[in-house]
Amino acid sequence: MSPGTAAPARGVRPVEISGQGLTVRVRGRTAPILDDVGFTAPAGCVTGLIGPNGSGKSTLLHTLAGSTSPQPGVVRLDGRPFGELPRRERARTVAVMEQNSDSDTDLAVADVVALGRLPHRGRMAPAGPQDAAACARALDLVGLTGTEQRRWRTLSGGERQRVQAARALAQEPAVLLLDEPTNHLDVQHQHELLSLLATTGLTVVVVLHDLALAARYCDRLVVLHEGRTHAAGRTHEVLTADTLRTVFGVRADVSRHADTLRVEVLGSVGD
Ligand SMILES: Nc1ncnc2c1ncn2[C@@H]1O[C@H](COP(=O)(O)OP(=O)(O)OP(=O)(O)O)[C@@H](O)[C@H]1O
Repeated sequence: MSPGTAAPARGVRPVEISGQGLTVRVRGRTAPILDDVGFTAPAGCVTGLIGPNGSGKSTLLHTLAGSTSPQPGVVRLDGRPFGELPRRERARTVAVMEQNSDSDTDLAVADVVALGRLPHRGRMAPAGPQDAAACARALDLVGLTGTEQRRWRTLSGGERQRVQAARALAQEPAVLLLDEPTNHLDVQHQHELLSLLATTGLTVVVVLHDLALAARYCDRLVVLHEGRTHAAGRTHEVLTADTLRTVFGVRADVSRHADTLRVEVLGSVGD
């Protein structure tokens, strides 16, 4: 993967994405999955969503993406209610990278990445030079130039994840939403992907389980606990030993060295 910087594509302006009073319920479950969650991801920042299993991170990401409707609650993009924006504008502006799917598609890498360009083209319009350039740039950013003809089903889990990242980047969105984008990546590619995200200049919202990665690459964090916001703010303010004990049930040392926040988990509270 290229360690180079990835300035936003020309004409792309990062925008704030926020939510107020986000509540999501499902049938058969008494407690809401999200309960009156407030959320702000400032323009151009990397905002990490952390929390234990089942705390509502993926549900919040889907709600921000518009694929889950909060009731009540409103998601705003650059201050405007998301639901009021034209469909095409929403599709162009927000890109989502889901948790890795084990889809058995036989598409080539180039075809998967090209899916990211669909919101920019007319329904039947062929891909133009701008589309080709955006796809080539995205593949270069994730270090997969030269793999265009490889078949999806022949790729490793980590390669699929990087292709999905390329698809999202090829879209040239203003907001990038990612659900555990590092879970199949080896340690080098984890750092390279997050470092890349941190240099895009886009508004990035990323679900992470690895607290050390969250500490290293996120400007801000939102901590979810049982469907509510436990804490939100700048990473060093939010990621404290107290939060880790209360929310994750672990004992941890959190220390700051120059600009770097280090998290060392010592064991569970019960140990
Ligand atoms: N459609 C659904 N029907 C019933 N329960 C659901 C549904 N979707 C999510 N849940 C429940 O809501 C809770 C939050 O789920 P969500 O996937 O948002 O959590 P998460 O924080 O992303 O979890 P993880 O870290 O395990 O991926 C979980 O208890 C989950 O089982």
